[in-house]
Amino acid sequence: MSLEQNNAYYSVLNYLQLPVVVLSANEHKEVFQNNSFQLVAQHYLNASNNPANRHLAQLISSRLLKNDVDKLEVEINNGSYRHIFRFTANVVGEHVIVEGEDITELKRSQFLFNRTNSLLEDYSKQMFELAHTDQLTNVPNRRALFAKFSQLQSNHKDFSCTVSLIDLDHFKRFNDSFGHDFGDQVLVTFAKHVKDSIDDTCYFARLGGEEFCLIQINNKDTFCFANTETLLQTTKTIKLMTPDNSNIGMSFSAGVAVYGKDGISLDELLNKADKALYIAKENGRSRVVKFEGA
Ligand SMILES: Nc1nc2c(ncn2[C@@H]2O[C@H](COP(=O)(O)OP(=O)(O)OP(=O)(O)O)[C@@H](O)[C@H]2O)c(=O)[nH]1
Repeated sequence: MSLEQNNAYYSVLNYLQLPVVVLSANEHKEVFQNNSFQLVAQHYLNASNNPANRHLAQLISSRLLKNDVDKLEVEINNGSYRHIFRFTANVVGEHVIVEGEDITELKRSQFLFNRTNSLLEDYSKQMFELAHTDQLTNVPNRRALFAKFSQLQSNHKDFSCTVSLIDLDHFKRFNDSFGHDFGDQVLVTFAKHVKDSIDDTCYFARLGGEEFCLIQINNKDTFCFANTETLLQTTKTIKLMTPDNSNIGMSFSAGVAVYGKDGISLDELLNKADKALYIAKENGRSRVVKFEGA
């Protein structure tokens, strides 16, 4: 191919705005002596950074390697790397026409984009956790309980459960006698006790204040009721050290409603459990009562 033809080819590539560099044997001796594709790439980068070299078209050695790569990583003088995309070096007549796209900045942007994306994902997971966790006791909150219930209901064809609404007895007295921090400690101790006592057929959440809910999934009503009673007995064995160094115990009252018999929505079940809880309180607290009404 003549120089004229090469220049025409080169102009077309320039017109298409493809980064094209023509390397000369005289100015880039080491490239041709070493026959190195990597060196071609480096010179391509140096030349494309320097517009004065762009139109360089001189005689070259036909010993130069002819090669094509989709992606190439090239180390430049300062030890950093640049990424070149669709890199080709073709011997055309007396010239080597080198083409490629320096996509280093694009790569950087992609990296930053991916990093930002994964940070945003982490952040939204954290936000989700925060929105579904009770900050004092670290157990699921009311929102999480409702979400879990509807998830269980829609995912399991034969779903059944009992709902125990649990209310700590005379909780206000802990606050009034020993301060709000001690009241907090009572709530944390109780929540931990329940978490340590249940297995993965149960879901336990704090509804707010001194009110908690225990859902027991796909077990017989009598078994679940007995479990809640056992939980009451073990709760009564907890001894808390008060700020004035005395021991104090705690208990709870609970109302229990059964899925299907007493309702199928969580609102309905909590409502029925609350009615049973009221009876438990009326009858002296520290007891578990099943909803028996219509
Ligand atoms: N320390 C502390 N107290 C809370 C928290 N949330 C609610 N309380 C307090 O809990 C107390 C609940 O009082 P009551 O509704 O009268 O309940 P109770 O004293 O347990 O009475 P009964 O349920 O009838 O046995 C109120 O004084 C609230 O201020 C909390 O996160 N930490």
